[in-house]
Amino acid sequence: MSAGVARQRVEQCFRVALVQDPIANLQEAERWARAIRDASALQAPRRVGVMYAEVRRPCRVMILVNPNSGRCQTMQLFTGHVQGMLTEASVPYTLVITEAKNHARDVVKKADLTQWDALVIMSGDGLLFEVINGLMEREDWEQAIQTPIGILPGGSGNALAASVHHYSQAPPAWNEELLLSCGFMLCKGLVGAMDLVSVHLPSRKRLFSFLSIAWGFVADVDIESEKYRHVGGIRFLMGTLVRLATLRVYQGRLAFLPVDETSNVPKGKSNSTSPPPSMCSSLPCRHIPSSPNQNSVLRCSSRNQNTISKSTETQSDGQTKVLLSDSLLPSLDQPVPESWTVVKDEDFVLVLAIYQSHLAEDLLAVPGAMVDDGAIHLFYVTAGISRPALLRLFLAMEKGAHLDCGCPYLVYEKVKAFRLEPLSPQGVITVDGETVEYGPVQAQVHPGIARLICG
Ligand SMILES: Nc1ncnc2c1ncn2[C@@H]1O[C@H](COP(=O)(O)OP(=O)(O)OP(=O)(O)O)[C@@H](O)[C@H]1O
Repeated sequence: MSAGVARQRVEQCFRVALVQDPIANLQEAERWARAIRDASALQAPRRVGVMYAEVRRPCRVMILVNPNSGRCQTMQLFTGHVQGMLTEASVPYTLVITEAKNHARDVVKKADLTQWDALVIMSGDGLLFEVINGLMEREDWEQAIQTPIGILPGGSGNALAASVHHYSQAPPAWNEELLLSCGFMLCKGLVGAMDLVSVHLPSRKRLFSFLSIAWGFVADVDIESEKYRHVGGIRFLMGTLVRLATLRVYQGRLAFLPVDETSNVPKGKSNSTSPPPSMCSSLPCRHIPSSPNQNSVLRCSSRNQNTISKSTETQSDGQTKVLLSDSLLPSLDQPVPESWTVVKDEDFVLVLAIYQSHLAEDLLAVPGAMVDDGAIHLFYVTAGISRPALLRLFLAMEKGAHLDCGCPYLVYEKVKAFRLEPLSPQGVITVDGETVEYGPVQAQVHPGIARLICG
């Protein structure tokens, strides 16, 4: 049986197993993991500058686990659900249990990445944020960020894990089912391109983000509900209800550079009726014949074939450093370019920039988003919305139907870059769910510069 056919059968079994009871699920997981091992004979050598659709097998995986994420059950989830799969699929791994904030960042900054075929994060989205920024802080960031990254949900939000599952077109899954789905993708080892967004903070510091930037209601709920983390994903609903009772309005300015769309969804309209995209179908893959003794190799490149724009900076020691250039962004103290759309000074309830489909396991913010669509999906809600209408929006978001509510206070734009200048003296801004300095921020998308293990 060919690897492709075996995988198709195995995936079918897995999909059936997903809707059955958990015990059957685990037995299925073991069965397909064995089948993957038997079917996966790909031993393709890595070639610089070529994006493969498959992690080399057998591959060496570093799995970073935050034992304190979510309900503090990450280690039990790993040993109960993931360990057996990896063993069955003959995926060698090294477990790194993080001890404190920034531990993972330091590990990946210092790691010899030639020793690893993939970095996998078993935690919430916060640990992945650290890993991505650790990679981008390295001298060799351009190669480092090409290391395939995997996600296994262990937190309370798990937005990226839910998004990756959504891109695979599988029926929605939560909790252990979502973990099994992500474990399955890890065993398969398919890799696609992933956009990152560079974020400029008031102090001129720059961060890299894979998920979202939020201000107002969403950021407040995210941070305030952290104290309910032990209840899992439902913390967001609890936080939403609490924050609704004390709804705040924030003054600010917003400006953005719209995506130049010729055939895409019209502005302000939902694309929730279109089927969720397959991440790998979004990649122009083709079989490349290799040497007679090797299996063919799937080569992929990002749909967004942007070349990375770079600049150099002379450091205090006289050394020149090559940096990723944010060519769309003026300095934060300069006005935005005339080509940008400026929203006149407004009273906002929330501003949310998101670049994955899910904001949390059960919040489908952008049903049609793709991991490498080269777009920031910018939402804002202006003042005047009633509390029940805002609650309705978030309840509709569970099914990705919020843009179909016809709410006149909700605006959606697909953009390449934006700037947010809060005028209210106090508030919270989050990047990938982590609080950052409060003040003017701006961001630009970098299409397909990272790589993600996907379905
Ligand atoms: N051993 C540890 N103890 C405490 N904090 C840790 C530890 N390891 C990592 N961290 C930090 O915990 C923070 C939160 O982690 P993470 O976001 O992964 O989980 P979470 O907040 O429970 O999940 P979610 O973001 O989905 O709600 C991260 O910023 C990370 O740096």
